[in-house]
Amino acid sequence: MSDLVDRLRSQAERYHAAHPFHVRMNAGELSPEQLRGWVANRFHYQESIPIKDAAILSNCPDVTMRRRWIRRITDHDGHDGEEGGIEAWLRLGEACGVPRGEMTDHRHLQPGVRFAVDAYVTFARTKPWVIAVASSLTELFAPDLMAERLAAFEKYYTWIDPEGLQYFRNRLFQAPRDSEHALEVVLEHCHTEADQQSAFDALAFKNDVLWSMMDAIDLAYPS
Ligand SMILES: O=C(O)c1cc(C(=O)O)c2c(n1)C(=O)C(=O)c1cc(C(=O)O)[nH]c1-2
Repeated sequence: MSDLVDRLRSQAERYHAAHPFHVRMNAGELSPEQLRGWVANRFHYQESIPIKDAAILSNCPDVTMRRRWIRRITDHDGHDGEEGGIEAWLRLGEACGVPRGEMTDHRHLQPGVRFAVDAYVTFARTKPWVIAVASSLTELFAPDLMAERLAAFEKYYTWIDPEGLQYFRNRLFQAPRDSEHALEVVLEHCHTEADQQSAFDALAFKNDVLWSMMDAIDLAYPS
């Protein structure tokens, strides 16, 4: 079974952390306009994640799984006076100089980013729920990127109010917790070679989603 974990983890090489736009971001080489373009486009991902997670819940007959998975939705949407990730992302955008209305009205949203994000939501709606869970496993690779990004923002992009970086700080503990649960689910349910291959393919698909988003952003805001 740990073979499956190794196979899944091997896809770290294709994670969007290696995308040239992220490499330039973390080296402090992006202009304010490029960072603003990235943050405005990524908002569509942030606002779609809870819809994707609700789609997974709607396909899942396992109450134990639903009780844990639902946390992902409230983490992003917020609850009972607690702001969630979507609000934190809007604050990040504002700290970078993008008014929140320009994120929510999608005026900066590139077609390629829209198509990639919407393909992820459709995948979660239409695939078996365990396979949709497997597609979230890029979060296994996210904490390293998040830590690097946080350090880069604090070091190079000092024109951004550090208060705006709370989103990344939250993901540092949310992503490992979430990916641990997703991995448990995949290991519990994917026993046959065919199921394990489907889980692997789902993760490859998700890497493609993330990479395509970065390609579209890179093209729209060239160096
Ligand atoms: O900034 C990033 O690089 C990054 C990557 C990922 C990811 O690897 O899917 C997520 C996030 N951020 C993120 O903020 C987030 O809420 C999130 C949810 C999910 C998911 O697939 O359910 N991935 C990610």
